[in-house]
Amino acid sequence: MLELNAEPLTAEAFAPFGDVIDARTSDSFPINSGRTQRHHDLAKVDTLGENAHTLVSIFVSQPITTPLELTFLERHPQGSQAFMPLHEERFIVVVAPAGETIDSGDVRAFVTDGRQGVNYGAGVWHAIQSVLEREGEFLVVDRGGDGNNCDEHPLDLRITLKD
Ligand SMILES: NC(=O)N[C@@H](O)C(=O)O
Ligand code: NI
Repeated sequence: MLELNAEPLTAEAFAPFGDVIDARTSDSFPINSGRTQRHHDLAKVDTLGENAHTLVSIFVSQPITTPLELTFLERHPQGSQAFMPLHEERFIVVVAPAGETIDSGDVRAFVTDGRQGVNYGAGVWHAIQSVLEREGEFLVVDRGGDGNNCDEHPLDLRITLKD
């Protein structure tokens, strides 16, 4: 069993795995006669393979408790996957670099602060949606199309949250 303590999510620490989506730290410019700030192009959306297209969905997730015990990580080889909380929900993020196998020394665990979303790069191993404290609603942008887009890799993990 691999035990990890979830660390606060930062764009720098998450960079090898994808993008952190956060209006507080992103560049923006005024539009709509200055009434709106556009926080522009915050995540790299990839949709690969036959008949690939972008899906916009809403996930309503039941909360998990910590320590969070996992038995696998998953990946989407044909596309990225972004999760943005709609009501400042905090969630646990567990990732490992893209590749055919997972080296347990490369696994990282993070906790978001409610204002952050994540975009997993295509092929990046990650835990399934794991919202904390209450039922969560997330806008999800990922890939639709032909062929398999979800692989699982067995891995026994225990994720703790030291506040
Ligand atoms: N299966 C699905 O759509 N969701 C997972 O990919 C996940 O990362 O939660
Ligand atoms: Ni996923």
